[in-house]
Amino acid sequence: MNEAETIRYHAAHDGRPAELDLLDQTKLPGTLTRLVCTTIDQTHDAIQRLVVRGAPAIGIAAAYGVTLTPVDAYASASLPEVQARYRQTIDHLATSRPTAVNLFWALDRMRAIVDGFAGEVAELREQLVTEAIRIHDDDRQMCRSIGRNGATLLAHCKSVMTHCNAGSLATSMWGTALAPMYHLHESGHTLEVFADETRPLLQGARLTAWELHQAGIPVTVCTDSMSGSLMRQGRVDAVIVGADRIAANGDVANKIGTYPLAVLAKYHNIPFYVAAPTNTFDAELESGDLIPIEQRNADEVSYPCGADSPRHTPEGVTVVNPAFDVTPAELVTAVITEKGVISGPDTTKVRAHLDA
Ligand SMILES: CSC[C@H]1O[C@H](OP(=O)(O)O)[C@H](O)[C@@H]1O
Repeated sequence: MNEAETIRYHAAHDGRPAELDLLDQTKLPGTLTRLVCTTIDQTHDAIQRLVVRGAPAIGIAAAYGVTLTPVDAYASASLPEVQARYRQTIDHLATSRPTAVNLFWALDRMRAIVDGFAGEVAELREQLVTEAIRIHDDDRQMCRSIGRNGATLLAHCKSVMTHCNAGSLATSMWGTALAPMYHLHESGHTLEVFADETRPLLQGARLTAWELHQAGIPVTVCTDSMSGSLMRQGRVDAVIVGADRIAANGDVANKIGTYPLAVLAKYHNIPFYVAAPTNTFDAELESGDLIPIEQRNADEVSYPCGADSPRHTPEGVTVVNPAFDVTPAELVTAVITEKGVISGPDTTKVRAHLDA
């Protein structure tokens, strides 16, 4: 088993509790260490601290987190009492982060198992474990398909730019935005990748650069402020990023800094692609203006190297730290999903794609 596998799960057995075993992404690239969660609160904290992160990955982790509900203490409880306990867990995990719709999509799948269950109490947890494993396996297939579908769009490129991390570390494996790079690399066409460092948490410099380098794909880290100049110098053939939530009209919420990248790509007439599974679409939201944007602790900006490092902003000065921004659909050349490609996304095309 790959020691760098983002998410592992060990079901309860022989009196040992179930374990959600996470690669601790807050420690990368310097240290490869894992964090094992056996409780709901540990899972909630791991998602909130970005130990596990990335829209699909936090959905998978939350699904496994539901199975950590301590129902053994309810051995004599009735089915309705146990179902209520699982619903409490689902509601609590739903408060861990607000923007990535995959979290709520995965929790809704787990809730459907709880609500639809009518057997023996002891069997409910087994059905929840099965559903969480299915969510994990489904994501592997979706990422593989996104890689195949995205490769057709990048096949003519020599170099691409990406932002944040939408690779294996953000999903079950392969990723969304990075999946086409892995697919092309496997078929002998290795792209040169510019990885935006992605302030303030540096997912690009710390995570994308790490996983692509491990895979033997040439990657160059650039600061977010370098992107425009690299495009102007003709060194970027395409931009491809992930997504945390896509509204019905094709507006895309993704890591902060994605919107200015899309504006720069438009100005330089460079294709701007978004790669995401269809469970990243929120068809209930008419536009991206309605997507909830996570506001994170200002200390992540003031102390970019951690709380014990020198402060980078003067005491008393206001600091803002929205974790995501929204890119209007008109700046998106195409959205790549496991089902295919939506070129020039708009409400009609998005709904047709989702319904196909
Ligand atoms: C494949 S989804 C990855 C998506 O999630 C990241 O956000 P975070 O690191 O805060 O979880 C970023 O927006 C990526 O594009």
